Amino acid sequence: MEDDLLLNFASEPPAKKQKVKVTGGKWKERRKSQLASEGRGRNEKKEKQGVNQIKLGERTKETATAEGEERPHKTAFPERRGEGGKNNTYVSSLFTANPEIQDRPVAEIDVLSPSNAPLDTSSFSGLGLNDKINAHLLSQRLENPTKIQQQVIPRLLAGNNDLFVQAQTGSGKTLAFALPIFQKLMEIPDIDRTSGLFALILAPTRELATQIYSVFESLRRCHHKIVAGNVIGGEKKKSEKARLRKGVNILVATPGRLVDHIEHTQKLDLSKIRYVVLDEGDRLMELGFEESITKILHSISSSAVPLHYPSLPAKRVSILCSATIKSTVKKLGELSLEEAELVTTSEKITKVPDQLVQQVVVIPPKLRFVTLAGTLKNLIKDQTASRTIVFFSCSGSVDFHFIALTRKAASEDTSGSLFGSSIFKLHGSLSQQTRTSTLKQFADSPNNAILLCTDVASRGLDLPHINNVVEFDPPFALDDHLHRVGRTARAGSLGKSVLFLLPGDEENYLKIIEPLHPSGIQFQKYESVLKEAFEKPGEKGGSWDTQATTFHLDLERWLLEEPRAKEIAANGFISHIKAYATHLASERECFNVKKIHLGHLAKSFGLRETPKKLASGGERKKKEDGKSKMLRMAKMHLQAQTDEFNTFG
Ligand SMILES: Nc1ncnc2c1ncn2[C@@H]1O[C@H](COP(=O)(O)OP(=O)(O)OP(=O)(O)O)[C@@H](O)[C@H]1O
Repeated sequence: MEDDLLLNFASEPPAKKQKVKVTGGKWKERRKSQLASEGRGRNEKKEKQGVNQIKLGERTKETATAEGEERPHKTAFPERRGEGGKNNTYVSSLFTANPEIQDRPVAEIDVLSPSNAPLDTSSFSGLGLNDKINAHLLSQRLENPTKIQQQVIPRLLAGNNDLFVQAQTGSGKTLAFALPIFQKLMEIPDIDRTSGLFALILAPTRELATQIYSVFESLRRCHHKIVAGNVIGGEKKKSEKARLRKGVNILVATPGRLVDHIEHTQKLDLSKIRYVVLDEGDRLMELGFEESITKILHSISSSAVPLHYPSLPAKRVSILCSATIKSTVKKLGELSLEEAELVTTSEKITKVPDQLVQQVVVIPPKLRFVTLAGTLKNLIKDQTASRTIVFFSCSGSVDFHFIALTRKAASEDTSGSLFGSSIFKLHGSLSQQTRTSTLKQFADSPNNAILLCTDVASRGLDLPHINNVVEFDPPFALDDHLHRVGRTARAGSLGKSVLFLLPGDEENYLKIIEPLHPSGIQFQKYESVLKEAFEKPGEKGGSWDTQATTFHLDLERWLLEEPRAKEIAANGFISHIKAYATHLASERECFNVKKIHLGHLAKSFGLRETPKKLASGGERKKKEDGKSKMLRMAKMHLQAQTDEFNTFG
């Protein structure tokens, strides 16, 4: 019986209660549905909110029309009525019963000129950097500084003030602090690894710490006796200890792991530290590192000894970097900075770079998977070595979409192929070694490459030449949107970002992100995406919906044949719902888990089971129904999400 799979579709609240004739099924169910349709009974509240509930497969003529059943696509794979039988499975058609989508103009937008590009009017040598560093920068084809570099480099070379550096994503903050610090250390006579630890850089994630470390490593070409090291957790502590024992002049660390070493590695001497950089300040606070940072700063202050190197400041200089301004960052500033100078490029820092092209596609839940595949296909069309990052809400969903797109269920692989491109996955539940090697493979891939990931990759990671970002799941906070799309359009280069939204409430999110996009937002119809991706050459005007449906049904069939894959799909679906419920209360008007059509969403995970069956793991439970269980589990997700990020430090 298909009693569990209900169709929720938003509609205007009826002026007058409509009489809907309900037929079929047990009398109790008929009675319940009849009462609901008249605004009585347990479903009354939903009805008042404009949500009608009608049994699937038992719709009246009026409701069928309201749901757009008269669309031309319905014949390719009609819904098989009655399949939601004893085993609670149901095969529904992709293109029927989808909610209406608000019509919007799809015109091109005027993209402004780059806002985070290097300045042609200034050169690195004019900022006071020495010849060796200038020659190194030229060898890296870095000729002109960006605005933030132009402001920060001279200040750190000449002054001893703490700095609060706020600049757009991709504006070159890393070199802004790395170059002057390195030059200052170059001026220490006879410096080598035994001279002492002079600079500490704290980063929120292992990936970012590794990336900053590699910037210092490459600067060693200017002075090979200056040694940089990193302690980031996730690898053997023993080898980190050995590194610290041998001595490093610059240390890049995640806060949690550094505290561990402060407590357990006797050889770690913080007494000579004169530069402390807190990179991605907002993320450091979000991930709960306040206590660790307080401990670290206290250890440095309490052990400080006077130094006799004229090039170094007499007291510690702290630099706090952030691409967003938040109360938590201000708090970190109070904790770490003294009479700091605010260095900022413009009032635009909380906007995306001007040259970014932002597209939005509103997609009915059933069509999300197939539209993702279509979008990726379109983005890499005519490209040879493009880079695309796709953001998901949780690792379960990354795992599912990775196997669904690569059809690799059994292996533990993190790489595969899609439409002739390389495709990778990355999330916090993978080992550090796997994460590092996956990022490297993605960056070094000779052909088009796609990375499916959680927000692990959204902060500070500078992956080379990212052409496109796809937000398959909307971000959990507005800052996350800035950071995700900030992986492209870096240092003046062009970039495109595509945001997927569900019809209805999620469309309200546009109002929230619009102020962040100086060049405006370009709308795309999901039908155009699918048409471009799936229309067979020479068969214009009708084949694309059949092709798209076949593509999706192939997934459903594959899941039926591969129990392991199906398990991953079910887990991905449940994790996604749990993650969805953690959207901020202030954004509830856009992301309300109670309004999600679970059955349609399950379809996009290739699942034919009803949500109730998925949530109950196939067992009948008397006390708690599937939806309540899923919502209960949703509450537990916050904890799980924190756990994912806690693996960093
Ligand atoms: N002056 C420059 N000219 C050209 N490219 C530059 C310049 N400075 C930095 N870059 C490049 O720009 C990219 C972004 O730099 P970086 O990672 O430091 O940005 P960011 O401001 O820290 O961004 P986010 O806030 O997103 O972490 C890097 O690939 C870097 O090599």
